Amino acid sequence: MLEQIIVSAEQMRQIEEQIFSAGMPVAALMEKAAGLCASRVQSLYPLSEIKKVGILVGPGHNGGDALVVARELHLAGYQVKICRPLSKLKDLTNTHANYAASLKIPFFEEIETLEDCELIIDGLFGFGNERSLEGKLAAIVNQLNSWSKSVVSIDLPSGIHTDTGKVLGTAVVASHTFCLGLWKRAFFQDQALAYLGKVERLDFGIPPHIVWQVIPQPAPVQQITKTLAQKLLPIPRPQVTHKYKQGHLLLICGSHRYAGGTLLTALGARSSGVGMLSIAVPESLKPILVSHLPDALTIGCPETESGAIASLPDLAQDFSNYDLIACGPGLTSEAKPIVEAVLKAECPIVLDADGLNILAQLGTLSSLGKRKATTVLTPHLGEFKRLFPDIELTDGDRITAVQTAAQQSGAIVLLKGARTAIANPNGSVWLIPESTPALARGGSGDVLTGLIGGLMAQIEAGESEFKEEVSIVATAAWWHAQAGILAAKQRTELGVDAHTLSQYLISVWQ
Ligand SMILES: NC(=O)C1=CN([C@@H]2O[C@H](COP(=O)(O)OP(=O)(O)OC[C@H]3O[C@@H](n4cnc5c(N)ncnc54)[C@H](O)[C@@H]3O)[C@@H](O)[C@H]2O)[C@@H](O)CC1
Ligand SMILES: [K+]
Repeated sequence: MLEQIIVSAEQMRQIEEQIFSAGMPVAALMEKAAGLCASRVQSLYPLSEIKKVGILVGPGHNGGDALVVARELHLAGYQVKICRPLSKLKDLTNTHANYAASLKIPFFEEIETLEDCELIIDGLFGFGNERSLEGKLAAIVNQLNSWSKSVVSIDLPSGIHTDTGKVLGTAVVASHTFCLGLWKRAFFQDQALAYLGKVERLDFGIPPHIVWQVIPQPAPVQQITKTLAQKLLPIPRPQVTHKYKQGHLLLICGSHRYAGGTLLTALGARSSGVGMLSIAVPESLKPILVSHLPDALTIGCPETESGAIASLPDLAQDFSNYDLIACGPGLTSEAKPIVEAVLKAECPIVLDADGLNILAQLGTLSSLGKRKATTVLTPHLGEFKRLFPDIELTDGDRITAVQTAAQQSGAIVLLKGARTAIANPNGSVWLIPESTPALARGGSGDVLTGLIGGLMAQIEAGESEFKEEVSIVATAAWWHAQAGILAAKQRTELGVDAHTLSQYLISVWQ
């Protein structure tokens, strides 16, 4: 359960305080956390493979952790050297420094003395770092990065802001980062990813009741884990059912100019397992849709001169037939009346691509909260900025930005990125913990729109207890990312075109 939760520096500080005030000695907690770091370092970099380890020690408890690691590695037989650029240390850190010195572990002020080390442990700053690294400290970090050695950062790469993931002046580029206790927000911020390396959480046994004294339950910021995704997917089907009971999704997308995106959206929807898929497209696209998706009901719509959807025929106009409408990919800006009509539907809707651009032009964003059913918006960063021009990504903080967007609009907002973030109007946020740059490719967003639509339609129609819409959207995004990861593993990152991606969605569950 604690694996899912993501905290801010302030929340972590308060949780730590509660543990201490309940009687846990500070030094004992440090010993537990840093002891785990030392064992992980020894399994990742066994003495049979490396001998010389340099330890970078800062003034606070992150430095204290690093000194515990220094001591343990020294006792295990590694040749350990310590670089301690600042003389003033917190008391506990100072006590550990004195003991390390008594063991004859050498201390230096200059980073250059660590140049012959095969591995560096970065314990300069952890979640207490808010100021920019300057002067001597910045020079040390830059020198360290220039060596391109293996670096293990304790808690966070020094110089990365715990909440926003922003680089404070400069930051350590780690090969591994051990997040201590609970996941911190920085691990899910795109701008920090290049610094984190491989990440893992070292669980030093935080009692859950203490966590719930500090943060509300359910936690406002969480990640989708595999265990969580498996609670929903693959959606079980009752023995006796029929297609409409398994969800009826209406896709409205496409234009003469953007025929491919329509197909990809439809393929994404089909992979969701939705019971019935209806697709409204410009009349001239109908043959190609029918040839690729014979299982779907394709509805040809009257076209504008340039081949956009001009109006919806009766079959697509009676929205009460559908559990959900997904609308937008490839529409072009000409399809304004179509999006206006969809916004009036009484069922949940998903808007993407031109659906979002038209919504931005209509200026009706603030009325989404008044719709009878849920609205899901799935912008990438460019679309997000057009939709929410007043929301600044202060310090590059995508998590807060998407949270604000959902609260302002009354819609579920999914902000695409390396770490896609999904926010609910009530302020709760879900994050997708892993993805692949292979998904940065034309059409992969269309597949996602179809998948979200298909999944939500099934849940709307079915009797599942798992009905919290924001987590269904997030689970779809998790599934999409996993398909990308799997496809990239088997076909390289270059081999994950959007059509291939749609074919891999089912493989995630095989
Ligand atoms: N989360 C937990 O419950 C635990 C935390 N521990 C460690 O404690 C760390 C937090 O320790 P602290 O709160 O002491 O914070 P840090 O060790 O991150 O450093 C903060 C200290 O550095 C100074 N400082 C911050 N930024 C600076 C800058 N740019 N230039 C110069 N000085 C700067 C601050 O004034 C403060 O004294 C965690 O990251 C973790 O490594 C563990 O020891 C035990 C368990
Ligand atoms: K660190």
